[in-house]
Amino acid sequence: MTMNTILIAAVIAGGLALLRWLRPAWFWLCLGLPLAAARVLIRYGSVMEACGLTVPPSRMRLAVARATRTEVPSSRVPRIIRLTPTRTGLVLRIKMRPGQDAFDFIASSDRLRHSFKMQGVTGREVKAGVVELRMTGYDVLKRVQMPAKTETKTLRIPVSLREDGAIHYRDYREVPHSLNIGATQSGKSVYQRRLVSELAPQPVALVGIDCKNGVELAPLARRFSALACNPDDALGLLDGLLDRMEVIYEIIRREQRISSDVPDAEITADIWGLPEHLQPTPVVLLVDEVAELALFASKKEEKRRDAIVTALVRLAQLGRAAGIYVEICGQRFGADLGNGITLLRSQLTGRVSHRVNDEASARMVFGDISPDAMGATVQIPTDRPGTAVAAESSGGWVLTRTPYTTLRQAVNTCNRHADLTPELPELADWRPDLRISLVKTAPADELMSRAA
Ligand SMILES: Nc1ncnc2c1ncn2[C@@H]1O[C@H](COP(=O)(O)OP(=O)(O)OP(=O)(O)O)[C@@H](O)[C@H]1O
Repeated sequence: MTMNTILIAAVIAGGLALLRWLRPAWFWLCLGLPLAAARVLIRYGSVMEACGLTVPPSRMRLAVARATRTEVPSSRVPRIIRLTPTRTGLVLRIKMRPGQDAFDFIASSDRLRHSFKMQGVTGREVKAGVVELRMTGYDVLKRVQMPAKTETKTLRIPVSLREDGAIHYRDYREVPHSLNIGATQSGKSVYQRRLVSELAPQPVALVGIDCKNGVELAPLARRFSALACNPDDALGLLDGLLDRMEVIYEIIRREQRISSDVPDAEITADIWGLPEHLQPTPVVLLVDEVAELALFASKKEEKRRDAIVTALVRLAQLGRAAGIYVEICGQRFGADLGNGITLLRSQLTGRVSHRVNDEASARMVFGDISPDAMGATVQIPTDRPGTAVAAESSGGWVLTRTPYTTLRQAVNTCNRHADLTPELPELADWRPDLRISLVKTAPADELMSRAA
């Protein structure tokens, strides 16, 4: 080999390594995909056999072999129905042999991952007798890039990327209320920013309660119909939302006009069945740092706290039909926050948990759903903020990561869509004040010494 050849080979290898590091998605599409597809197809039979995913030959074939004195037939390998390449990996559909179960494949996913040299393998049953293995070719959660094409519609937004490369949607009509918890610096606020940025272009009213004095939501105020930055305002705002809910129930009741000769299809029990001109704007209520609403230091504050928790429980129980959806965010959300919290939690079907530091916190989100999910939540590494375990509507759970959205990007999105902000008359008193304070802020230490 000449020196030139060695040099060219070294440059190509270096270039590929750089491409793999900088643009893993491009590297996958250019080189990884054809190699991986060939590897899966060539090794398929032997891998299935090595992973114990074959079944013995049928009695008929054994009998024929005995009768004809031919060689004993080998074990039967499940048949490949389809191998589909995707932006992030491969999807393998397999027709299972009699006696096999999707669980056999799901339990072998780690062995399959190693055998096919893929980053991750997850399995699910598609229909009776058919299992789908989704394989990722590289670590898609390392640098999250959402696909350009998404199936977004009103109140169904792409919020994060799943570890199998698919999009995780937050669908408010399917799962009306949700809980999002995580330790400090785990990525809750970025997740919330993403929700706001995706909802901003839609015909939806955003209402916020941010007891961190509004530091997270106030910059996004131009797209918010109402905002409360302390527990007193929060109570007033929640009462306003309850009033709105009552009015909407009245409208639905009036429109039902039930009599024995009205066909079923014309009777509605929520806002989505109302004629378009009567349909109220759906409201998404975002509550940041919920524990601040549940804590109290005096008798007066305890009364306020009870009223707030009761209002939240009522909204979570009855809000869906009136088009009011609740998204609660906090570091912990358990019985230690007092009466009514577990009742409220039981109404929050959607569960997302960013990294938490102890199993007790993980149990507050997934204790009643899946012990595996609890373990996965505690194991999220600290150098991967934004990674979360999310419950699926089908009952399982999945590891996801939100694309990083800066506060500046979220503010720009909200400002761009400020004209879509609906006026909610019941919440007029909590409409954010958009006037900019031009008073020069004194240094923090000076302010504190003045206060002392
Ligand atoms: N999806 C993400 N991708 C990359 N980095 C992220 C992501 N989400 C969060 N981070 C990083 O983690 C930091 C903390 O995120 P964030 O403020 O959302 O955490 P938090 O859980 O709200 O913390 P706290 O409870 O203390 O407010 C961010 O400043 C950002 O640098």
